[in-house]
Amino acid sequence: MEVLTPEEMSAIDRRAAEAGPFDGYHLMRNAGAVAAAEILVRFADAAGFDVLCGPGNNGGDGYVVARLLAERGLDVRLLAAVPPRKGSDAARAADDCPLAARPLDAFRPAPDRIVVDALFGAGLSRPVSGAEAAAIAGVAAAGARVVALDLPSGISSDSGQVMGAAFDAALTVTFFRKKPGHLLYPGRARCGETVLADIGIAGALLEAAGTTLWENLPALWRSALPTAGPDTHKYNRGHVAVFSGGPTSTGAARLAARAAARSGAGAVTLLSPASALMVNAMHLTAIMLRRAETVTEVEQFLADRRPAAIVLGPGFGVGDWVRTLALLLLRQAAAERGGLVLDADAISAFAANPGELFDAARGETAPPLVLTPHEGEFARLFPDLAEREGSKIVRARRAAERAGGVMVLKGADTVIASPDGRAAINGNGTAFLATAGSGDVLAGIIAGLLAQGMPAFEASCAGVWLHAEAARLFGPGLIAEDLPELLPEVLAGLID
Ligand SMILES: NC(=O)C1=CN([C@@H]2O[C@H](COP(=O)(O)OP(=O)(O)OC[C@H]3O[C@@H](n4cnc5c(N)ncnc54)[C@H](OP(=O)(O)O)[C@@H]3O)[C@@H](O)[C@H]2O)[C@@H](O)CC1
Ligand SMILES: [K+]
Repeated sequence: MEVLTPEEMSAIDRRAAEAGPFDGYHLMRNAGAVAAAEILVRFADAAGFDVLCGPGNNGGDGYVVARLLAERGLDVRLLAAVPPRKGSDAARAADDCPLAARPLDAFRPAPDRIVVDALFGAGLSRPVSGAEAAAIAGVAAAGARVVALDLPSGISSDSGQVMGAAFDAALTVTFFRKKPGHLLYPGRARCGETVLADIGIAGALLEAAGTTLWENLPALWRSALPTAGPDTHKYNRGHVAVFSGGPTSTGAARLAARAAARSGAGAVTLLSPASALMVNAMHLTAIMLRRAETVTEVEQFLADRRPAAIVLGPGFGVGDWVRTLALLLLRQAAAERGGLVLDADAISAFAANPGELFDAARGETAPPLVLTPHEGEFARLFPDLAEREGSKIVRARRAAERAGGVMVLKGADTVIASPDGRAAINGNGTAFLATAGSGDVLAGIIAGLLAQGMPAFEASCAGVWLHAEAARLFGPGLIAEDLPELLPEVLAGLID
């Protein structure tokens, strides 16, 4: 579940080699051995194997794989543009490999042979060009299947971006823990099936490294999921309030409200302008309805009912009123638990002056804040970060720190970042979620979990995962209305 940056991984590799029992070359042999085993399980019937080795330790892994496949009597061709640096572990691996390397320029890919990509791994430091780029293009043109060692060459281990050109692998075998490039697009799509292999590095080294980045999986937040017990009544299960837009845009708020209820909030109230009360009333049953279109009415509601979590933004409209409301809600003293979820229009409304929002969120008594922008909304609040090259993780972390709230930067590879530096990359996203209203549902799920006492980072991570899992469960034909109804089944699978 932990995800390591290339720097963290190489520091752990170094410490593992110092601590033993395996030195650097032994770890490399372990890496090559597990990769060869994964290859043999899947591709033993291939016509042959073309192993492409680069100058660093990724190439070293390749020499080990080439030797092991050749020892099995398989047809193996070895290709290298540059020999490994003298005295390195990779040079030892090359010495121990009985095959002679041919120059990479001589490589002629064939569709019935497997390409073992050991050109570059974590050490990729600039765009791929020359013979390596030509090899990548040639393999794509020939349609040969690729097994990548550690990471498809050309994918940045740090950001998942393509640097110049990159292989499109059918299988990627990586070692110890995943890196951001395995989970962030486009890298994630280029990895194919990703196998995480144990090469003999002790897990204890990870604890010492103090990881703050994870793949978003239930193990990260399962223990913080709310559970009902004998003392439970509807208000201690948490009360969520959702602000509705005007008469022709009420659906988004109702989707959020329904999702909050289905995620276990004990009570949900829809706050509606007078003009939309009848429209909303016609579509609500268990969810309560209250008029709130002035500051006085909102303050009265907050004083009367003290909702733990609030959703503002879905279908609400951009303007002064949404800004006034957001600032008012951030000035309210935080409840014992819960928080404020700002989505959609409540984010865009601060485009002209994001600092106003961030200052309010930093108020001493402000409730925990969760922002759920997609890339377009993110660019409105953080134009400098959006334009920046670099990983989605770095951008989400900087934004969370600046905003003083949890950032849920949505997309196929949603990143959740906390102002304290913790971050998670979602692993179960699905294209089925690309449907109108799906974001409104997510805001509601997060609010429902906040209201039940889950801390903001955990509630956001859980919300993102549950939302995607519900979509996977439904599959083709999904519309946003289906998502809340599938939450009980997804939650039942997680709560004992
Ligand atoms: N350490 C361990 O214990 C273990 C490590 N393991 C393995 O090691 C891998 C990391 O190894 P690594 O650090 O040597 O980096 P690697 O990816 O081989 O590339 C560096 C070389 O490529 C060069 N280069 C970079 N970009 C280039 C470009 N565009 N075009 C051309 N050249 C370029 C770069 O040149 P330089 O930047 O120095 O000029 C340097 O020579 C890791 O992914 C895993 O597979 C496993 O064996 C398990 C144990
Ligand atoms: K590689």
